[in-house]
Amino acid sequence: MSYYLGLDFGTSGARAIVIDPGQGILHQAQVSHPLNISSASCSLWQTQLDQLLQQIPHDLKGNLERIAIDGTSSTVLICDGQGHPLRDALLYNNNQAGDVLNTLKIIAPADHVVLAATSSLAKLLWLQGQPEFPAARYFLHQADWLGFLLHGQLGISDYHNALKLGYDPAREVYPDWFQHPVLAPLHPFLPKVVAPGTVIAPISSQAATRWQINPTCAICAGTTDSMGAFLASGATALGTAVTSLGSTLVLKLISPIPIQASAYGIYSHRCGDYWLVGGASNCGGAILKEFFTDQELESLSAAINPDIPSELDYYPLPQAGERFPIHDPDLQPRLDPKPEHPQEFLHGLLESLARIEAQGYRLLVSLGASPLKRVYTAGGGAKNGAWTKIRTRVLGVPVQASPQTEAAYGTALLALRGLAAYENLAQKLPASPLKVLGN
Ligand SMILES: Nc1ncnc2c1ncn2[C@@H]1O[C@H](COP(=O)(O)OP(=O)(O)O)[C@@H](O)[C@H]1O
Ligand SMILES: O=C(CO)[C@H](O)[C@H](O)COP(=O)(O)O
Repeated sequence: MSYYLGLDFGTSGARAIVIDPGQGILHQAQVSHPLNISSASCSLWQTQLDQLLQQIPHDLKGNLERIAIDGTSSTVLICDGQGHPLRDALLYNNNQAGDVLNTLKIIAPADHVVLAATSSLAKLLWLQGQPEFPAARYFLHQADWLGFLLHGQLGISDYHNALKLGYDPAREVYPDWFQHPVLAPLHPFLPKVVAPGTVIAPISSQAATRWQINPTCAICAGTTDSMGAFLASGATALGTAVTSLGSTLVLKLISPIPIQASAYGIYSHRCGDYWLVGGASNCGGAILKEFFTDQELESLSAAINPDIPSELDYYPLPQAGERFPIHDPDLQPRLDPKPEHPQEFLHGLLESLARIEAQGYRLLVSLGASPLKRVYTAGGGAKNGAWTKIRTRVLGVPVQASPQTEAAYGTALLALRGLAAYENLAQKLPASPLKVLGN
């Protein structure tokens, strides 16, 4: 029997899921980020990869056919010619690159996804000015680098991770505006991009020996964590959406056309012949974790009456700065007034997050995405029944947990069948470049 491994490197930890050809789960494991180590540390990811691979039973590892990895979107690093990182990675929400935005605005089309301080392209431009850059040979996303640890190839990415680097997934090229003289020196650092799930190379002999993995196991191009969560849902119908309630709140709505509106942090991922229109809010489970333990979340949520709307109106950011549906790097958290009773406070937070989610979907639809018909939920918040009921009331459409809520499962499916479930559909990709909306 052949088996397929999906590895998910999310915001709060890493997970592994092994499936069989019938998509049944045979093994799953997870490791959390230790609180005292930065989650931007490549050596932390390497240790977690090691821990996850060590934990897979030998009979499964010996028969792995393919492996795929997802990482947080726009988490990037520079490394030397041997793949050694030259500094800590820049995490998905790092907006240090804000200073290069004015330059990028002159180069990239209005409303392009790269026009955010957190985009991979902004980060690459910013890194170019850092003291470590002269030693850099490759610019990689988290998933690309973790893949390298298994197959030994540098300079390869997938069109999900490369979207915020500016790659055009419709035409499968870097767009013409990359010829601008400011970007020309960066060309040697741009990864070659393939479709997620494409086989890149067999596992290296060192990696196969070290972890006792089948030496002919193929390592595939990966994806982003929230695309992994989308793939896990199995959703394929237009108007179906997947909300990832992890540390952040990520919306993806299946649509026939791509939409970009950087003024609101909206972008579109290609998924075979579909487009997933959406955005990622910095609000989400991270703020819940600041105030409540997982046990408190469960017990207090169970006591909430989800049919009664909370009047509390928060914008629960963990720190200043929002990406979507409001794009404002300086937006401040709003967490007042804080009621005395924790259950009431949690109700207000869940209700406010549901309102932000609804605002997000309304915005996507108003800009031309498919009308919202149904929402699947992935991530740690998917198991919260009270929140699901609140969200159903606020969103006005059926909301349910995805059949599989783990991004690692979606990434294992990617290893099993690539994007085949999303290809050769009735609606074909528009031949033209991405639709760009004016302000
Ligand atoms: N019962 C619950 N209700 C709501 N949120 C929860 C619950 N349990 C865990 N969470 C949230 O889920 C988040 C973790 O989800 P996960 O999908 O593992 O995150 P990530 O992929 O971002 O690492 C935490 O931030 C936590 O607050
Ligand atoms: O917030 C995130 C971190 O977990 C998401 O990874 C992310 O920003 C969503 O991006 P994408 O749609 O490109 O996967």
